[in-house]
Amino acid sequence: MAAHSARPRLTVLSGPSGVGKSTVVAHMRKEHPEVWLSVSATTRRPRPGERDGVHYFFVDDGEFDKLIANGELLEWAEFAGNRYGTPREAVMDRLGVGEPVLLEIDLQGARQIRESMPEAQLVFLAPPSWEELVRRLTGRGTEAPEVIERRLEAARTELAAESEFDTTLVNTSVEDVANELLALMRVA
Ligand SMILES: Nc1nc2c(ncn2[C@@H]2O[C@H](COP(=O)(O)OP(=O)(O)O)[C@@H](O)[C@H]2O)c(=O)[nH]1
Ligand SMILES: Nc1ncnc2c1ncn2[C@@H]1O[C@H](COP(=O)(O)OP(=O)(O)O)[C@@H](O)[C@H]1O
Repeated sequence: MAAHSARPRLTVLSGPSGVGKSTVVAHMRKEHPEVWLSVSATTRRPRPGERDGVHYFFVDDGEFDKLIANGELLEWAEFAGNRYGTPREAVMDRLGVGEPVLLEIDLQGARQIRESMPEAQLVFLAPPSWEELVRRLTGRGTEAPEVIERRLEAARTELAAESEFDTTLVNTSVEDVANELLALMRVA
């Protein structure tokens, strides 16, 4: 099989909080519901409108500890005071049947996937500028000012790690980025 027609097994999408990861993924999946997005477990509280089992599996600290202890997470990390992890079994099942799998996870998680699954492709979503990132994160209106500060602090570290990724996409237009991501995943 020619290299260019090989379907990447697993795609990781990372980028600073507020850059537009969820927006891009939602747009992409509206057109291509066959792209399977892993639902992570998190100890973060749900935002208004977020549903358990759809956006995240919302768990308490004890339940998260158990997921780790039982080896049920493919990777996990602490981000801005909460823990997040990818349930292993569902991802492995999808990869097993050859479906395109997408993980939307932070930099620490992306690094763990690079170690454990070197065939994965790592995509970094970057903002058009720092000012625009601040505007988006603030404008979303879902976090208190101190939480925004914490996320912006993490964003500096994440932006500095861009070169660790295979590809960077700049989120100027949601539609363009969604199409670029689909092309990278060989879906469209
Ligand atoms: N390592 C890891 N990071 C995750 C996982 N799920 C979500 N994240 C990341 O955790 C960070 C915070 O997510 P969230 O609280 O939903 O905020 P948002 O990305 O700003 O909407 C983001 O960088 C997510 O990509 C996961 O399962 N593992
Ligand atoms: N290309 C874009 N242009 C303008 N605003 C955007 C763009 N992409 C996302 N946004 C807005 O930025 C905010 C953060 O987007 P979101 O998808 O929640 O980011 P993330 O999942 O990376 O934290 C939202 O209010 C969203 O509507």
